[in-house]
Amino acid sequence: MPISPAHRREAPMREHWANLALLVRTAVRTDPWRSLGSLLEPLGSLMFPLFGWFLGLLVDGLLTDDKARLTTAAVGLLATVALRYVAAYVGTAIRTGLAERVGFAFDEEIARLAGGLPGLAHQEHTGYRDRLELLRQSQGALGQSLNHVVSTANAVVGALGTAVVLVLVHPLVLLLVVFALPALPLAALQQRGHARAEEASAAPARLARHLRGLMLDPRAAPELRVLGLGPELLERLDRAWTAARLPLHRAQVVAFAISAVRSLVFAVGFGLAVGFVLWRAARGLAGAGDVVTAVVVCQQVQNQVLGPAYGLAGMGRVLRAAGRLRWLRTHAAAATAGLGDRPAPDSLGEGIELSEVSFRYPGTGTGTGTGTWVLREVSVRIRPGTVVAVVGENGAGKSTLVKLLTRLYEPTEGRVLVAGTDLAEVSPDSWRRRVSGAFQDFARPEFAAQYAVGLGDLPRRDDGAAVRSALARATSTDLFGVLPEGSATQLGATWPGGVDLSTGQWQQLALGRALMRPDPLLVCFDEPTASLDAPTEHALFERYAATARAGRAAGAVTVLVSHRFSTVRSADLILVVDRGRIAEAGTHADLMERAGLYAELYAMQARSHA
Ligand SMILES: Nc1ncnc2c1ncn2[C@@H]1O[C@H](COP(=O)(O)OP(=O)(O)OP(=O)(O)O)[C@@H](O)[C@H]1O
Repeated sequence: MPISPAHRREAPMREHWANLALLVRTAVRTDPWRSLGSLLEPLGSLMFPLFGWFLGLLVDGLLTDDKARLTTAAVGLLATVALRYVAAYVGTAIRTGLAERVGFAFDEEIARLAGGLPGLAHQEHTGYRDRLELLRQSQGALGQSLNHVVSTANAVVGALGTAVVLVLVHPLVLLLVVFALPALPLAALQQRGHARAEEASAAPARLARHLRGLMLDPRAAPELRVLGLGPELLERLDRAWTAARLPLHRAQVVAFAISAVRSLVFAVGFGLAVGFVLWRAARGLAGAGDVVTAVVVCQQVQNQVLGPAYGLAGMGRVLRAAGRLRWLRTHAAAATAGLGDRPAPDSLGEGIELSEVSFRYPGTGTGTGTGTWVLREVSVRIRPGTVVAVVGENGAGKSTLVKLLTRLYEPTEGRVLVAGTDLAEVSPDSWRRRVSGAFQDFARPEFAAQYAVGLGDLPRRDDGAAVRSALARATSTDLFGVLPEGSATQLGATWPGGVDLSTGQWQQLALGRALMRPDPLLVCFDEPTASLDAPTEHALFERYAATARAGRAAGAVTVLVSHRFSTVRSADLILVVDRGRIAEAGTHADLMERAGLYAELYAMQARSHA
């Protein structure tokens, strides 16, 4: 699936508005009252210029001994100061509460969208991972989103108020704005530089996080220590952080230089504006109050023009983050569109058929060279109720075959047919409800042990009998029996009263999960027993295959990937995968008689175990 989102083709202005609308809509939907309350805050910004104007009035009142002016000015000054602080206090309280709620709403949506993507194809795109990383980093910024919108509104309202007061002093003083205007393109320049730096640092930052995670991962610790990999990883981590920091550091230096130029230009304008009002006062054309107002309010021009500029720069970051969220929405919609919406068949009918299936992992090139094909023209028919074993050397394509059957990927060419229906036409969710599996890499959910197994069939997750039965089929040891609080034991040593399990025990729970579904059509075991010894694995599959055969009428196909021929030999159908092709297929007896690759591999393993 192409990674480029449709909205990237939008005109930049339209995109900004769409991003802004997304932020406001989310904030209003999340907390309408706080969103409304935060819009009152810009009124507080009007108090700055009004304060300057009342100050001028006060000076004039004092000089002319005008009691009415003095009273108005004193009340005005008190009111503007009081309102300014109230608005700031209330505004801060509202912003904080709103930011938390909106941030959580965005976090939830990102997790839902990313977690809900069907299959694994999207994870192959470095573009996807980098964008998701940027999105993850900008989650805080998204939480602050409405704050930025309000800040920018504050700045704009304040700027308009300042402009009005300057016109009251003298319309020409408004020309000071011209000296502050370069701030706008300069801020945009800073913003663009920052955006480029963010993009450039995403990949090395992700690498650095991965390395840090690896170095702190207790499961990797023994291997890293025995192999003495610490210094090597540390050096790589250092390089990755430097590569991630460098573009941001450069952007900061450039931003500092731009700010210096901006301030210098404004300082010249400020001098000219105040000088002009003083010149008028010296000629009796303006009062002392005008001079005071000009000095106070002209200072604000810098803030009032830079405020919106900074606001826009901040908004740029927020809008980019919102843009990434829109990208994820578009991506999630595209990933689920056209995936088929037919329900999975009730039974396997004539079975599962792979018809001329070829596959290469997304992003591994489109050349015709054989290098990129992981599976090539695989055709095989599997009758319902069959226990299929898939064997072959490392990297032959066995796991990939399982991933296509479980629909974690779509075939690049060819079709997978289930009861005569192309799997591509079936809704992935519906198919997965009838599929179960345990894999080389398995989850270690740190819940109560009962729940960690019950996850395999959510509707029956609290059904103790179902969970015990699944676990009993998965392992001959009484795993719950050895846990301090039985099935209620909290897993994971970092939780209060929690216990950690050995890799083999975690794997047994994963197998239990795989056996929870009451009526699967397909059950895949992709070397889920690597941590079990050969006899235990053999006994487990003998038991499992016997149950599968006994229930053959139900018709589920069982696929087992294993390197252990002692386990494999009892399968109804053995598929020998060799460099992406099915080299041989048949029962153990057929394949031994054929004296081909299977017989060779079998003899090799038998010799090594003799
Ligand atoms: N996510 C991926 N992206 C790109 N290539 C991949 C990916 N996963 C596997 N491959 C490649 O596909 C080929 C087949 O891998 P696969 O995992 O299917 O082999 P396998 O037969 O299961 O091997 P093993 O016995 O070692 O588990 C390998 O060359 C591997 O490098």
